[in-house]
Amino acid sequence: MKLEAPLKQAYESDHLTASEAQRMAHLIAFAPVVFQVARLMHKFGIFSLLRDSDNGLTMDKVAERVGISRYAAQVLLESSLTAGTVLLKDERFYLSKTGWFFLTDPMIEVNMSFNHDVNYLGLFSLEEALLNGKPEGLKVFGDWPTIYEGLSSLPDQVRKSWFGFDHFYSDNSFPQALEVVFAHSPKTLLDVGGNTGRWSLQCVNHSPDVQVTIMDLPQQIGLMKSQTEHLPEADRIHGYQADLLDPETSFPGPFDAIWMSQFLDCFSEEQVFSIVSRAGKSMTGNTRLFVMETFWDRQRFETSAFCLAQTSVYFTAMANGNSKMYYSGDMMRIIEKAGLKIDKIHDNIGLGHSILECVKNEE
Ligand SMILES: C[S@@+](CC[C@H](N)C(=O)[O-])C[C@H]1O[C@@H](n2cnc3c(N)ncnc32)[C@H](O)[C@@H]1O
Repeated sequence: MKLEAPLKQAYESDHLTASEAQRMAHLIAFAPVVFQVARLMHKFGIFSLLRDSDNGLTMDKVAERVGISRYAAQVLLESSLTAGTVLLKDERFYLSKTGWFFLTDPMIEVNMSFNHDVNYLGLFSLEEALLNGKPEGLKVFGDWPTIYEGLSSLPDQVRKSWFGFDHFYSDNSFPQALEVVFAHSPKTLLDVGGNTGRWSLQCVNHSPDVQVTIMDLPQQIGLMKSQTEHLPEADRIHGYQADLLDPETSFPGPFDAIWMSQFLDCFSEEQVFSIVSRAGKSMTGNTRLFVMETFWDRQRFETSAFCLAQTSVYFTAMANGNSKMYYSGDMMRIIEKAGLKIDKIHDNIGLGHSILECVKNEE
């Protein structure tokens, strides 16, 4: 794997002093505790209370204002103090810079809810998932082969956090992605793994004459229909039920554009090869395939690479046991092996997506 700046500088050597490294190791050893405490400091409103208090608050005042016991406030505040989300001076607690991000960076809230509601319990089975290549943690919610069959039946809060996570990242990329895709004025577009139809709706609103077909599992086509059918433009959105894990499932078409957003990361390398090969068979010389993914190695910020590489573990333990947030070189190699050519790469889309714009390789 080859890395470019800034990840090359971040990851090729050790930047910590020995004591910083030891502290980091301890932080990791206690990560579930630090995570749950920060989540509750936020949920109970202690972070926002401290932000809004010019002169900080005593422990008793925090307990009183939040309506928890002094014991509960003390446990939370002492854990937070030593973890670095709050500060203590002259008997009064203040919000630290790290604590401030819990209130101001919406990505942290989305990631925390996803980790708490979707991943936390199932991660206990990560070891079996890695050894068996199956999403062993998914058993905490139901008996499906992958999370996608179960999406529509997950407990409400889990489903809310799953969709919150999925939509947060893709929604932020749609405005720029529309420019990329509609630069070619497609009249027909296949949205593969189109889920609840958010991208398809953007497409029909953006272009008055595009017809969009969403290809997804039957459960998601049902969800999509219930979420879009009352909208006036939805008559140009069509559903096509298909299980793309079945190698006999061929692509409908041809279409002018095929769109796969946050879709191929749901599959192993072998499955991606099979799906892209079948997409290629449906393509003509005029079809463009757009693959939008968050590649961890193409991030502008090291923190984004960190978040993405950790998200891979959700795929292992919860989603399917065999996919990940891809290293871009792996994805490009598979796409080219499947008979397509990567015509352009559009980086820095939204919060860290790249779009691989592909055509049939007719050489
Ligand atoms: C992570 S979501 C991406 C949703 C949307 N494209 C976006 O960018 O937000 C993956 C989508 O792929 C669909 N999917 C997963 N496995 C599938 C399969 N075997 N066949 C068809 N669709 C599948 C899921 O139902 C889901 O809608």
